[in-house]
Amino acid sequence: MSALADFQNSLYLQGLGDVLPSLPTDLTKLEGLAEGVLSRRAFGYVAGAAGSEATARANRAAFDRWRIVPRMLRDVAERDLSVEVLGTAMPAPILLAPIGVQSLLHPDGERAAARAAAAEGLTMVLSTAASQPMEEVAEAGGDGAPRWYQLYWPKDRDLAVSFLERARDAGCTALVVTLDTFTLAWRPRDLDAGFLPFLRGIGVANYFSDPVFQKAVGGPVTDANREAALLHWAAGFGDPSLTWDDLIFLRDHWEGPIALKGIQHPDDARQAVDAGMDGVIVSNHGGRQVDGAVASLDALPGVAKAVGDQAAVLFDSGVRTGADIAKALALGADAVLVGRPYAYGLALGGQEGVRHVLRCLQAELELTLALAGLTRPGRLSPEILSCAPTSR
Ligand SMILES: Cc1cc2nc3c(=O)[nH]c(=O)nc-3n(C[C@H](O)[C@H](O)[C@H](O)COP(=O)(O)O)c2cc1C
Ligand SMILES: CC(C)CC(=O)C(=O)O
Repeated sequence: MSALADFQNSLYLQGLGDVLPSLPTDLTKLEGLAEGVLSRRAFGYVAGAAGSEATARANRAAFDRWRIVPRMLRDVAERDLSVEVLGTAMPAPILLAPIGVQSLLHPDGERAAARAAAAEGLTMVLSTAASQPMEEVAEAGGDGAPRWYQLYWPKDRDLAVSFLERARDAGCTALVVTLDTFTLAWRPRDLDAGFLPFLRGIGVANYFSDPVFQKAVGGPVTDANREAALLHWAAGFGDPSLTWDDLIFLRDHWEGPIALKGIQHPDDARQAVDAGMDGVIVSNHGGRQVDGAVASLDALPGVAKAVGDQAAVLFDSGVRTGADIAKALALGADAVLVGRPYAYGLALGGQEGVRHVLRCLQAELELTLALAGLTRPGRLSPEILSCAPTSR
């Protein structure tokens, strides 16, 4: 692989050792391989989406409708993928999306993903629904590793404050607030299998380890009060009564930058800016919440236009390749979050599996930019894209 990497002249493969020879470098193949190593229920939970899964398919189809139009003779000898987003320096515009319940995929869970992210210097967004407490995930990543915290805003405000304080103490520098999932959507794969990881106690570690949560359930969670603790968790997981006016609460309890995740409408993006938010994440949760919702990539240009340079614009849902990342950046994203691909990498190879995914994405993005005539992510604009003919 090293000779090949030299030939490809990718800064991200050279000197970094081989990508995992046991895993494909075409990351679209990971899902099929992960299906082979996960239980039917676990795979269904991760790969599945809401309803007929039309939005999950639309997320991918939207990428396919755009084609890159490479430009020649543009001196691309010096390349640099680095960006700064919400005060965090990143070697490439790629973050690990918040994904809960990672012990469902691999016994090392979130800790393995944190180590892989740290090894690449990429930012991991720690999920409230993680299967390991945030302090342990942060410790696995190490002191200097960039990390953000994703909040599922619970009904209990004291619990929310406790999460935010713990996240700050664990070294998270920015806050991502997920707005699209105050409750789980209609997800037929899970409904038909009668399965949710949380019912098995996976995904509640941050709650069960929290002093405010423990106080509410009458003490530390043991076998004796476990059932009651799970019911308490489910009843207070999300707050459907939240409105834009509630955002002030976040500002009062979080000093760093805040980004709202799940924004799809330009007017919501404008409201986020008006409310003093530092960023928006254009996302439909990987098609897992509103079946029939607009493809995330189709929502991106409108949101990016509405936000202008008043806030950071991040993007997720459907990113599978370096070329996908280039398209999202061209359509207005400052950086992308990758979800299922690294979850599948974790299932297939633990920490090294995640690192493989991150390394392939960086290398492919860098090569795509260079071969399209660009040296930096910031140079990407819609002019580099054309709409694919409909009869492909
Ligand atoms: C198994 C799984 C668990 C997830 N858990 C969370 C979570 O805890 N918090 C959150 O904000 N988003 C969560 N998401 C959504 C991701 O952050 C992201 O929006 C989505 O995966 C992007 O789509 P992609 O998987 O197509 O890349 C989860 C997604 C999956 C597949
Ligand atoms: C609802 C969460 C607890 C997990 C999640 O975000 C997801 O399954 O998509």
